[in-house]
Amino acid sequence: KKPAPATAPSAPAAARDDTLYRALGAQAGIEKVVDAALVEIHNDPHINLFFANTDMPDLRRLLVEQFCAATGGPCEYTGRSMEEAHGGLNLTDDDFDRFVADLVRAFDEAAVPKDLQQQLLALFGPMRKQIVGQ
Ligand code: HEM
Repeated sequence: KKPAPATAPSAPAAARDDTLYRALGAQAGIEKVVDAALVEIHNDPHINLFFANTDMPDLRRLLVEQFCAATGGPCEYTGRSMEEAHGGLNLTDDDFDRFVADLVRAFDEAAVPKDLQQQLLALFGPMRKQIVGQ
């Protein structure tokens, strides 16, 4: 009998690395983080003005998808590109920094360990150039 090939023809394409997704507590953990972020955004008088006309349940769904997909979870982000979503807002680097500070407060609130926070910020930080000045 022939040994099984190292890579069976029916094997799925490389499984995604969902380490960060699982470390955050999978879907429930990500929903908790996103909810904490939405509270911080709501409570920040400089940031919440930008969201005056935003459908927040829709934004919540898209953020959960985005966090899930970015951390290797089994989700597809179905929202707009970051350039499109932030187009016309004319966001500055200062706005972005304040938003990130809100996120960090939310991560603390949701008891996300600092090493995981750094991994999250490494995923989202590089989006600055797609978001600022659009
Ligand atoms: C890494 C940082 C950020 C990420 C990952 C992010 C992510 C997102 C996502 C996923 C959406 C929904 C996209 C869609 O509607 O299809 C969105 C929309 C939005 N974001 Fe951000 N965002 C970031 C930074 C910011 C900042 C700094 C501000 C303002 C201070 C901001 C303000 C908004 C607003 C107002 C909307 C809703 C636009 C609308 O209602 O049409 N975002 N963002």
